[in-house]
Amino acid sequence: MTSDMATVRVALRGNAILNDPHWNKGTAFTEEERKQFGLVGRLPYQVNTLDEQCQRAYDQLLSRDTPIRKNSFLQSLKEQNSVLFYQLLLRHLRELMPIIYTPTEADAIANYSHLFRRSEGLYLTFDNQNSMEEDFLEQTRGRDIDLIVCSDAEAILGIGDQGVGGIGISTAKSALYTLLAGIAPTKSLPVVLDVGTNNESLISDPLYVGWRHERVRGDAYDQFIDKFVQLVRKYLPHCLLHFEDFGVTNAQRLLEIYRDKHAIFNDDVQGTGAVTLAAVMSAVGVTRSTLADQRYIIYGAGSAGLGIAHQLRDGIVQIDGIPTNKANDQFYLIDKHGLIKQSLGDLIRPSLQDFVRLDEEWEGVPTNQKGEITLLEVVRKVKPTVLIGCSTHAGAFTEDVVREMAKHVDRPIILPLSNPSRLVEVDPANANDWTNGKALLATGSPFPPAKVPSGKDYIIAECNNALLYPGLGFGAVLAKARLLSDSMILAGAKRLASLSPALKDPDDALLPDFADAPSVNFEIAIAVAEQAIAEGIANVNWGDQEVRENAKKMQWLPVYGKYVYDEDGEK
Ligand SMILES: NC(=O)C1=CN([C@@H]2O[C@H](COP(=O)(O)OP(=O)(O)OC[C@H]3O[C@@H](n4cnc5c(N)ncnc54)[C@H](O)[C@@H]3O)[C@@H](O)[C@H]2O)C=CC1
Ligand SMILES: CC(=O)C(=O)O
Ligand SMILES: [Mg+2]
Repeated sequence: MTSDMATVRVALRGNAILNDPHWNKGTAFTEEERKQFGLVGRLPYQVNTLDEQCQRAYDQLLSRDTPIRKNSFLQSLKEQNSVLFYQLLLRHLRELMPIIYTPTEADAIANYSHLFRRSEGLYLTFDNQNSMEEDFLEQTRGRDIDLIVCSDAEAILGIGDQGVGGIGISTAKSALYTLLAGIAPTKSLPVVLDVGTNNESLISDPLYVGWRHERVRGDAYDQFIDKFVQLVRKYLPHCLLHFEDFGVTNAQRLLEIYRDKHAIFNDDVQGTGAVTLAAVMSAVGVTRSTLADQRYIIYGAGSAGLGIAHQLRDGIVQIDGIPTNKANDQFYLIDKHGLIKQSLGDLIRPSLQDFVRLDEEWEGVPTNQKGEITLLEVVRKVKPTVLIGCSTHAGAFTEDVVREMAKHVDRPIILPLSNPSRLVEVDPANANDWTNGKALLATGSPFPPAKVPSGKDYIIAECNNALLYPGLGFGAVLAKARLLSDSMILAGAKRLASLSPALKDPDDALLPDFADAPSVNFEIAIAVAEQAIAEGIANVNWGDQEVRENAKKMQWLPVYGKYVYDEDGEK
């Protein structure tokens, strides 16, 4: 239901309405509705409130003893009754986010072929590309779709290539758009682009439900993706196209190809960059310094690492007024082959060129046996103030590394962002202990608070793009933006930083709690829509007050409307 709760005329009856999660109310259908919709004999006598249904569903959920079983239960609930699913999640947001998102969703995706029950969205398979247009229209014709989340599943969370299971990240990210920003579930479409998989364990699994073929690369891949993007542009020209968990060789490249033509967004690159900028803005507020004052090490120069470097660099340029080349100089990127410096030659992806260090700067610095400059050596030489991990290398920020960093900076800013939790570069409790409670910390997945020497709890902020992308996307949809510009993203990041608890109390978390994510994302959406309007790339022309009012009106809320039967009504 949107916030103005008018009576809805519905054309479905009997099992058809009970089996449609969008319309189904289960035991909450009123007596009058039961009569009109042919449900009297299809339901037990008692009429329940949504409160009672939430209580029952929550009790059932608690009886599932592992996170993955809870995830399966919620998946079924979502397929039965959207309002109940989202209402239950809203009531227990902090507790249930890790079940429907990182870390548990990673396990659900890895086991997709074994947990499969029913269709969750649009499956576009390379082998079926001749019927792509028909398959696309089958699910989109006549629907008012504002948002598509698509993945080719090459780099799912931190667990790599998951083939067709990647539909799970598209559905999880779509669900968060609904939960945290109020995009109606019927207005978004999760898509998996199944171009094969190089994951041997999937290929050899007799129950694997995807296309059993090695990953398609090169021109054939590009043409397949292009066919899909052109269908979106042709049939859904106003729809925001969100790219999730593409591999590092495609993420930034596809963004560059399409971002001037359509409103597209790569969450791993841009969303992660923006939420990390907000976390660092908050941290430099605590240390009473500026973005430009920092020396940054980014460990893991993939999609997230590159997005973070770009976003922080652009933050320094735009917020602190430093020239781009000078800002670039404050970054040290490390990947599988150690520090990214000139002599790595072809091992350096072209998109990293801005951040390649000069060899001469590193003469005389010890290397490992392979001639690489390790994280510890970079920390020794650079004396970083900010250390960010997005490498999937669990435990990479060793005690030596963290203690070395803390020798040279009073409040080290350490953000181990890899997901799921088991891949974190350092357990924040350890980073806290090794720095005597001085580190300013945020992680990609949820972690319990750390104890600082005073005995107080230090809340570990969750620096996850989900704290921001739902608002960013909703803002773009609200403004009917033709493109998603860098300035819109920066506006969202700045608004998020302005809501940081550490701004009021430097001992508090660097970012708002996920329990507040709906109101936080609402504010981000407003900032993004206002920026789109100011830039002239919106298709609405509202003043600030109207933006807020229209955002409220457009938001879908998980509450039941009143239905009357009408054979010409909605389906
Ligand atoms: N907190 C958040 O919001 C987000 C977190 N992430 C997490 O960041 C991690 C990376 O994700 P993506 O950038 O999408 O993957 P990616 O595959 O594009 O990048 C990973 C990079 O780390 C490098 N790497 C791997 N092992 C390494 C090692 N031992 N030392 C140094 N570098 C190494 C790889 O060569 C690659 O360039 C994942 O765990 C992912 O879940 C990603 C997006 C958002
Ligand atoms: C959070 C996210 O987008 C990732 O880990 O890939
Ligand atoms: Mg991702």
